[in-house]
Amino acid sequence: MADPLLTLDGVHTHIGPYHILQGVSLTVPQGGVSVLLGRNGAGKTTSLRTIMGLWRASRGEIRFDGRAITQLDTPSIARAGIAYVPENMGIFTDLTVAENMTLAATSGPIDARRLSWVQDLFPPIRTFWTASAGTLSGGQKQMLAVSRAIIEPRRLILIDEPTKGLAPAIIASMTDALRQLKETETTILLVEQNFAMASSLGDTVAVMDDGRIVHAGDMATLVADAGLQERLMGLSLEAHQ
Ligand SMILES: Nc1ncnc2c1ncn2[C@@H]1O[C@H](COP(=O)(O)OP(=O)(O)OP(=O)(O)O)[C@@H](O)[C@H]1O
Repeated sequence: MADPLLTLDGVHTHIGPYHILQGVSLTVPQGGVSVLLGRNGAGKTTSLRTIMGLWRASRGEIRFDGRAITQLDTPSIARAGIAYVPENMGIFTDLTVAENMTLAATSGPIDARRLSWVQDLFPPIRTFWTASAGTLSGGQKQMLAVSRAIIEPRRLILIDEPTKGLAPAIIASMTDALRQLKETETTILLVEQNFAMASSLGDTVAVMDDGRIVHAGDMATLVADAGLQERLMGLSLEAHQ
């Protein structure tokens, strides 16, 4: 089996006086979608931010593509090949869609073929190219956020709750786009509260509670095992139904 793309080994994160991650160990295989589930406040966003170096791990090790990244700063982690779509999307609402995309291509001018592929995945990025990003709908803003993250090839993309607050039809097109992205060279680590969406995309799943991983395995196993879902339900899944 190929080496994992990303591993967290006993990672602790403190935010000020608060001990948030309490020994997170997580493995993200190469390729496909790994889903991180857990109730509000379980530590999912803190895990993504710690991977990106936005919070510093106080203990433990994070390895990406065979090397320790625990001590790297955020720009170096991004350059190593990890993109991050935060829950607030991180787009510039007073700039145009085109300007948002141009700024996201940090290694040079946008590659025209790659842009065309991204616009095929997310048609509003083509339709509203010259519009101000602030005028986009919530779903279109989310598509712009993901488009910015993938405008240059990345080994791994971390996406925090891309369907939050979106209408079912928009969730369906986001799911479809992520399914197509999954077929490429990009591995996805997805934080998602929508269990239907998460289970339709996910290959592996980890469930967090109280700053720890309380379950990890294949998504198919969790989907097929009502008893396992039941046991995890009380902990973490009640918010996902
Ligand atoms: N800046 C901060 N200062 C203090 N505590 C924080 C901060 N950010 C997060 N926390 C706390 O850390 C814990 C984990 O938060 P985190 O955002 O990682 O959870 P989550 O699983 O992503 O949940 P949600 O779905 O609500 O975003 C929560 O108890 C939260 O209150």
